[in-house]
Amino acid sequence: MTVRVGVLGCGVVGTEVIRLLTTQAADLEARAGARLELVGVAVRSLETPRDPVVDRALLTTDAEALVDRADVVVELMGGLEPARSLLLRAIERGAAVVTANKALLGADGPTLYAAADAAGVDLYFEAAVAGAIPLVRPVRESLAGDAVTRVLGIVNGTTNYVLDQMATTGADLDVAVKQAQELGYAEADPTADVAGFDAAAKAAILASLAFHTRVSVDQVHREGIGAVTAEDVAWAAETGYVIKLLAVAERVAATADHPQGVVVRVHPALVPSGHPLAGVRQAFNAVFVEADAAGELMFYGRGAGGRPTASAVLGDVVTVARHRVRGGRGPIESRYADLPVLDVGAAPTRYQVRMRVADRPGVLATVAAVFAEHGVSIEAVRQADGDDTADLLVVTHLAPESALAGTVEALGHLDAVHGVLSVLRVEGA
Ligand SMILES: NC(=O)C1=CN([C@@H]2O[C@H](COP(=O)(O)OP(=O)(O)OC[C@H]3O[C@@H](n4cnc5c(N)ncnc54)[C@H](O)[C@@H]3O)[C@@H](O)[C@H]2O)C=CC1
Ligand SMILES: N[C@@H](CC=O)C(=O)O
Ligand code: NA
Repeated sequence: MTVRVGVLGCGVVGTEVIRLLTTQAADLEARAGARLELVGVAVRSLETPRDPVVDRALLTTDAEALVDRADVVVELMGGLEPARSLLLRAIERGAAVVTANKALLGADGPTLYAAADAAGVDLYFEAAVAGAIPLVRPVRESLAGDAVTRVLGIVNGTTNYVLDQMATTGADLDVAVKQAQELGYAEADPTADVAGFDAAAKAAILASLAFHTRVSVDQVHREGIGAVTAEDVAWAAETGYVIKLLAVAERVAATADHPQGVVVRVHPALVPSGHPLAGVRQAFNAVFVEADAAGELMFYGRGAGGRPTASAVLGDVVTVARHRVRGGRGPIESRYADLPVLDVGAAPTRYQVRMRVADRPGVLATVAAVFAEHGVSIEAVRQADGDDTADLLVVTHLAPESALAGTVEALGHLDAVHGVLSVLRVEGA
């Protein structure tokens, strides 16, 4: 038996998928129970120079015609359109689809799920979250018998690489982003990485799977790393932390202010240097999943890069090919819990506030009073003296975002406070 595979997009990931399909053909055939025949590769231009592993005779600029003659469509173009239309076309024609496109799934996953369900075909996307790391399948399938309470981790390789370079080599953010692009980690437009859109899309996908609830990227509280300065990174190290861009999706209990629901957020955070997430270097990703019965699970590996991502894609291709050969189907969308997606304020966090203050008696008491007035309890204070000013660091206990925002605003009105220099959440302590 032969399964015809069409690949849409021949960039960083597409090229490596073609390499594995070509060089591992015999093993893949034995595992799938069918020959995986690469029948075409949709590209924008036939003239672009390509890796020699790509057979130029397979290139086509007619992606629709390729979709129409494939049993399995592998979408590696990225972006919303024409990826969505091509995937829907493939699904309607009865092809199984595999995609690495978190931007599309995070924005409009339900449309793809509904189409795949109606057509009775597979929709697989392991590569869309945390690259090579098996994470989608464990959350979607292995944990289907458990109740996930929280997912927390590093899901963007580019920003982890950038923050790591800033901390270890003192590299400038822009220089480190360029390096991440050269290494094949970044999105076509790296703003998607730096501003947290990519991590937010992945957080939405994970939250949807973990909590059986539709979560779109627009419902994710998102802060990127664009405002993280070399000084922030140095201060973090000085005070025993590492700055990481975290994605957190958690179930929160009902309170007088809100019903039970989920909060999904992406933001830079200070992680204690002894915490496992602090040791996640370069473009690696690591994700903790907490579930009622399983307890805490940790997933770690390469979250970006052509070859690691191709590994996840090929795992999905073999899975859907097996279904073609022997019958069976992958899971459909599970959204029965339908929990409300709550504002980030429903998930209190700890904060570190760094401010420049006048170095004179009584300032600390004045600052502490402002925190107290806003109901924000202080856990620790540290002061580094300058000539006639000092840098004051205040770490809080758990506080709602609104209370912290009120505190920061009021601090800005104090004569003794020359400026609030940074406000960072603290996680993992
Ligand atoms: N690079 C990585 O580490 C990872 C990427 N992904 C995802 O995989 C997908 C591909 O990413 P990369 O390979 O890194 O991007 P890329 O930009 O290197 O490759 C995309 C390719 O698709 C082509 N393309 C775009 N629109 C097209 C169209 N209409 N017709 C034909 N070809 C078209 C582009 O010319 C480009 O060659 C994206 O959805 C990305 O988010 C997922 C996990 C990791
Ligand atoms: N740009 C993404 C690629 C993988 O999803 C990242 O840096 O993580
Ligand atoms: Na993955």
